[in-house]
Formats: sequence, structure tokens, C-alpha cells
Amino acid sequence: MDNSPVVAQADASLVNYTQESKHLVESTVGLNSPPKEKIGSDFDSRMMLRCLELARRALGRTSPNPLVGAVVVKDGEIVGEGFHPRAGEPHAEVFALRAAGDRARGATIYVSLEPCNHYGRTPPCSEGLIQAGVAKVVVGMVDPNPLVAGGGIARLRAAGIEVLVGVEESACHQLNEAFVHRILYKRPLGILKYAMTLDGKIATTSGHSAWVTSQEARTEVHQLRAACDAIIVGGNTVRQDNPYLTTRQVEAHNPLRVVMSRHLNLPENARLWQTADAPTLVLTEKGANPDFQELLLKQGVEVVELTSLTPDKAMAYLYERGFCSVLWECGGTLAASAIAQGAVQKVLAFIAPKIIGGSIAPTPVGDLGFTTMTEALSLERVRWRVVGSDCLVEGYFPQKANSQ
Ligand SMILES: Nc1nc(O)c(N)c(N[C@@H]2O[C@H](COP(=O)(O)O)[C@@H](O)[C@H]2O)n1
Ligand SMILES: [Zn+2]
Repeated sequence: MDNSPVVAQADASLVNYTQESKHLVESTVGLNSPPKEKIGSDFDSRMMLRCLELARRALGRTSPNPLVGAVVVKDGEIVGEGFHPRAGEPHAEVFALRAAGDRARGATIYVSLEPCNHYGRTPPCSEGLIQAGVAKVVVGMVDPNPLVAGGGIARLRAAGIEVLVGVEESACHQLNEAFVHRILYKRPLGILKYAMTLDGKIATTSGHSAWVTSQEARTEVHQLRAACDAIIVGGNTVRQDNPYLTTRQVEAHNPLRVVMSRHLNLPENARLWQTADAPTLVLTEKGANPDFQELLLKQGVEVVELTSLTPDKAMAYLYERGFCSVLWECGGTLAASAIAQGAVQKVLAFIAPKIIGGSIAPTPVGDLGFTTMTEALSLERVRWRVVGSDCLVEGYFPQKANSQ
């Protein structure tokens, strides 16, 4: 078996770029591009990092839009700041220009994503910047949205405005990796998170799993949830762990809690439907257990029937709902199927320095059908760090470059 299922749906040729913008976008989002030299001064970097700090204030709330921050600088001083709070509301540049008022004339504006150049839910920021009379625009990264894709930069330059592109580009890209993935692959970014012992178990043989990792790691998971649009689990996780799936330890945005269950053989008293702290959606198949559907609806849980319930179908549905990122917090069987269907791009593995043994104790990823080590899925861009008493390893499955 080769690795093709994992990347089958991750094909960036889905997006129709013009030949000109294709190269610009590819070089910004890191497809086909060698490492780059630092762009801009240390001051430029500081201002761009401030943009990212502002952008993060809306973490988890902007989808399908990106996280964007903007800073207006006049004579070396910040005179206006802004960030994009949520889709439908003005863009970061508009808030920063409003805060700067007349001081925007002749100023430099830093913005972590290329200013838009189209009428969407809001008018083009490129025109707003021209009207405000800014002298220079410093851009973190090109917007991969084909409606923008270099067009905002070209419009500003055509109006005689100096534009510098690529300041702190990789940090800008990292913050919006889910937005970029959504645009390129027409699916939310799938992140598989699990916690396991040093001997690779997520629970004891009897199913006990509270807690594998340290308190610090669990808080980090709540931060991670806050940055995502949805968390998915399967029916087994609801039955065995009865999770809350909230961000209660960090008091932040709660993503949509999604349960995938074909037959709706789920407990009536699960915490997911007894706590209203976060919205809950149950994905099932046509005609499944109508009585239980009624019970869920009474508890305020949304139920959606898909024609066939697979990880890819679930991701396609969540893409249509405008989601950029989905956190898989499921058990091994669903995780294996999500990986096999290309619904996972990034893996976050918390590894606790504990050994529990047990030849049938559950592991984080079930059967992928591999028989030789040559079939193993190797992650790239791998990093690790210590969190509390645990180690967090993160990496990405390889993705195809835009082959257009
Ligand atoms: N540069 C920039 N700043 C922001 O604050 C933004 N939200 C965006 N978003 C880009 O515009 C598209 C959304 O447009 P509407 O909000 O619907 O008008 C989004 O897809 C990005 O391409 N850009
Ligand atoms: Zn805009």
C-alpha cells in the first residue's frame, strides 16, 4: 500500500490562480520555495509581530476569514491599531485607519496579510488605504485567496504607494495556516491531537485514561481547542470518556463540538448534551435512531444527516459551513480512518513519561493496513518541546504542491 490516500484530497490545483499570482502565492505559503532571507528592518519585524499579537485577539472567531492585525506608524510612533474581529465585520486595516484618523496621511501601515482588493462582505481595503493617503504599506504575507492573490499589492503600487512584502512572513503564515489550507485545499485543516504514555497507550486495558498527561499539557490542549473551529470525536469517545470538550481551563472561545455517530447509539446523559457551555453538532446517517434524534434536538443539539458518514464527508460538510480548522480528539479507529482519508494534515502528540503496558491497551492510531515499515507515514516540519512533565511532538503530513 502506498501513501497516496493521505494526500489524495490535498491537491492545491483545486484553486484557479492566474499564472502571475500562482507563483506569488506558492512562494508565500511555502510550496516549492527555498528558505528566505530576512525582509525589512528590526523595527519592521517588531511592528509586524505587534500585528500578529493584535490578530490573535480574535483567535477561533474569524472563520472562514483569516486572523489579521494592522498597525499605523507615523514618525516612528504607533498612531493606530486594529484587528479583524469576525467575518462580516470590517477588516483589520479599517480599524487601524479609523484609530489613526488624519494621522494616517503619509504614514506607514503594517498589516499581517495582503490588503484585499475585492468587494466581499466588506469593500476593498486597498481603496481605503489609497483614500487615507498612506505612504507605505508593509505586508506580512500574500493573501492566497484567488480574489486577492497579489491584486491588493498591485493596486497599491499602481496608486504610487510603496509596498514591502514578506516581513515576518513565516510567522504570519503560521498564524493563518488553517485559513491558507482552507483556501488551497477546499477543506478545513485537520489536526489530530492525542495524549499517550511512553509505551504508546492512550488508556489502560480497562479503558481508564484520566489522566495520561500533566495539568500543564491539559491546559495547553484547552488553548489549542480555543484556536480551532470544531473538535470531532466518535461515538466511542462519548461512551467511554464522556468528555466536555470545552476550553474551561483558559476561559476562551469554545469551538463547535462534533460527534460522528452512524447509528446514534449514544448515552442519553452524556455531558456533551447536558452542558450548554459550547454548541454541539451530531453528524449521523439518514434515518438513524429518530427517537434519539428527538432527544438531542430537545437538548439543543444540532443533528445533521449525511448520506454516508466518513471523515472526508464530515470535513467536506464543515468546509461548507465555513470552518478553517478541525481538531480530531477521537480514538484510534476514527483517527486511522481520518488519516487514511486525508482528513488529517497536522499531528500533535503529547507524550507522558509513564509506562502502563498491556498488549491490548488502546493506541492513538488504529489499523492503517500497513505491513512493512516502508509504508510508515513520515511527518515533516517536526518540532518538539516540553510541556509540564510531558513532551509535545508536532509535525505535518507531506502535501502536494500546486501542480497547475
Ligand atoms: N488584509 C485583510 N485584512 C483582514 O482583516 C481580512 N479579514 C482579510 N480578509 C480577506 O478578505 C476575504 C474576506 O472578505 P470579506 O470579509 O468577506 O469582505 C478573506 O477571504 C481574505 O481573503 N484581509
Ligand atoms: Zn480588506
